[in-house]
Amino acid sequence: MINLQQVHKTFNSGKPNQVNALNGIDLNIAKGEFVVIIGSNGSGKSTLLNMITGSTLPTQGKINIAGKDVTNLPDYKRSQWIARVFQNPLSGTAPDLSILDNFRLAALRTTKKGLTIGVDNNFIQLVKERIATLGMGLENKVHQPMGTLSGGQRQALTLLMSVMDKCEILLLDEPTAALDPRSADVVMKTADKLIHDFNLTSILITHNLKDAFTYGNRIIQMGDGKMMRDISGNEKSNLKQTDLFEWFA
Ligand SMILES: Nc1ncnc2c1ncn2[C@@H]1O[C@H](COP(=O)(O)OP(=O)(O)OP(=O)(O)O)[C@@H](O)[C@H]1O
Repeated sequence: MINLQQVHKTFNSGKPNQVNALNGIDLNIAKGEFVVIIGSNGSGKSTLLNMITGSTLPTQGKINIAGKDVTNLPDYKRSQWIARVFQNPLSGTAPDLSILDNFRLAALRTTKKGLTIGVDNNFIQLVKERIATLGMGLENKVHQPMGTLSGGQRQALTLLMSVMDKCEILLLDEPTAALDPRSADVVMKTADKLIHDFNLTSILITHNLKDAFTYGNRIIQMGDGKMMRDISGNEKSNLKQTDLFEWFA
């Protein structure tokens, strides 16, 4: 589903502040895989996600998504496959619009501008049913502005919104970093359920080693713009949480 071949990314090339953020990444992620990426600050995790979304283009290398060479394709042309949830709960939603209108826009994410979707009773019912699965009671507040909700509530809704339209790849960039532990737990469980229910190909970046241990079927440790570890299958099953802490020792 996602394939990177010898991807390099250099910022400020040839200048004194040159940074080699990615140094020859070879990565193949199969459909339905849930990959967790961990690594120290500045190790290249977000840059790697940016290569996949197209918000930054590589300096060198090749990127394929769903069998198509997207190396030089800008982000808006890749949105047909990809939804991304950021650390900041404010970034994924329109605060002045109601929850319902936010879902309406989300349902049009990959549709050409100018087209609209009616907020008929079937749509409202669908949105309420999806929101009810969160167990937060928000299904009774769909006419409330998104900006009146807490960060955790917004982040959980952002996740649900990402699967309102065609979505094959879900990228989670520290989605719980700004949340209290209880909200973080709800958001991670929601993400995990959506990933399984919709058979999404997913990447989670996290600094939370408990989440890194708990979720996903493959774990990658980044360091200095390279993949230092790539663990899946039985090796992942046999991993202990303490092993992850030792990787950072
Ligand atoms: N737009 C940019 N211009 C210059 N340097 C950049 C840019 N984006 C990232 N970098 C540098 O590239 C390196 C990798 O950054 P990146 O954000 O990918 O790391 P990260 O592993 O996601 O870190 P963190 O855990 O702190 O979010 C860092 O040294 C960073 O300063």
